[in-house]
Amino acid sequence: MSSAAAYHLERQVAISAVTRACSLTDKVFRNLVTADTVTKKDKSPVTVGDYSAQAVVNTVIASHFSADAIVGEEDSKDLRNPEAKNLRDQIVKLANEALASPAQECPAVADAASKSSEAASQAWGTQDLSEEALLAAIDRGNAEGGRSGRCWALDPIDGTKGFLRGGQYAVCLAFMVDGEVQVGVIGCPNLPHDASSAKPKEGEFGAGAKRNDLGTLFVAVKGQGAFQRPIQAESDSETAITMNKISSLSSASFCESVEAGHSSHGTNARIAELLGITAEPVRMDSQAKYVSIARGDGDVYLRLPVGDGSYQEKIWDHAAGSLIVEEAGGRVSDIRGRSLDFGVGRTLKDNKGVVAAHRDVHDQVIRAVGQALEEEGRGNL
Ligand SMILES: Nc1ncnc2c1ncn2[C@@H]1O[C@H](COP(=O)(O)O)[C@@H](OP(=O)(O)O)[C@H]1O
Ligand SMILES: [Mg+2]
Ligand SMILES: [Mg+2]
Ligand SMILES: [Mg+2]
Repeated sequence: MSSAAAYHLERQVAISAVTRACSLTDKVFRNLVTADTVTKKDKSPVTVGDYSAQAVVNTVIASHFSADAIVGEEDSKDLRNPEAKNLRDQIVKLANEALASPAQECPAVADAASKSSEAASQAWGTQDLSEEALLAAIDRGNAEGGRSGRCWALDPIDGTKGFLRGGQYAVCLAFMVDGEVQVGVIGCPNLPHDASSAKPKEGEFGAGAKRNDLGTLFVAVKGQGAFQRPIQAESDSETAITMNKISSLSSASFCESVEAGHSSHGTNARIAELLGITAEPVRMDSQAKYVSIARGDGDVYLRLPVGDGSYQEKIWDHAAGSLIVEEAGGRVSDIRGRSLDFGVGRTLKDNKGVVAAHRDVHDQVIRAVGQALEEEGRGNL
């Protein structure tokens, strides 16, 4: 890709930020998520990981684009309680380590910082950031989103339940202009580079892959295609990814959330039946579902609302993943086939659920979704 390509710098800054955050979350996972914390249902490792990763990503974004708005999942409110001192100390240590790491800053990022005195003076520099500076960085994510201007959407750890289980989770960052997603970057520290090298076991694409095959980064810019590469790798190792072309949906496979509370497994199963899909669903946490279908590990992602459908999906749960799927040949919509509208605030309040499939078969999937909802008496969702 030439350096003149649209949003080249945003793409590189997003990759740099997500790469740093992934090393951090991977470290948190290996050091803090123990069998003990999982059985005690102690969520603190997740919290440390979420907050520190948001502090790191927001710091990297702000050092290059100080005026940009950021819609991030987390905020510092609970962290400011006196009892959270230990948590704050861990965040300060982890975030500063991640920001100080010599992770190769890609040439475009380094170049921009050296040419622009503004960028250089905004950079976080070599000094450790104070506790207050990091809490403020987390709160840069408090933007309301909306239809106008430049805005980032960040999920510092998507799939917190998967993170705790040692399953899939993702660091997800999207860049939007006037409510349209232009850049999407997703780091999946537990996803193999090549799912086919590790046959699906335990209901996951690529489960059983070797540790050193894990860690994949996905990136898309609108109109420029979708790519993947190992997380810790040079940019020239990027390869283009595309969705499978599907001749008949009966041979397709679909994926859904592990959590039945996040999408209706029963409705998803009926939709699959209506489409003649016989393969068992593949259950995965996080936006790893989007990137898995984008590279052809699976074909359809169904996220049917549970109950009365009053839950509003959050923009950071879908912005990056939906662009990656669309740039790989897919279409992403809500259950009625309406495009996801990322320009109405922090949530997708004008949409219900999510359906992603190759653009050639998406309409067919939407018809089955409509029929399944009618049968359940939820045709008015
Ligand atoms: N009732 C609900 N319906 C749909 N999504 C929900 C939900 N409650 C929480 N979520 C979202 O589901 C995300 C995880 O998605 P998935 O089930 O695909 O792994 C969570 O992201 P976090 O893990 O970042 O909090 C959270 O934002
Ligand atoms: Mg999330
Ligand atoms: Mg999250
Ligand atoms: Mg959450």
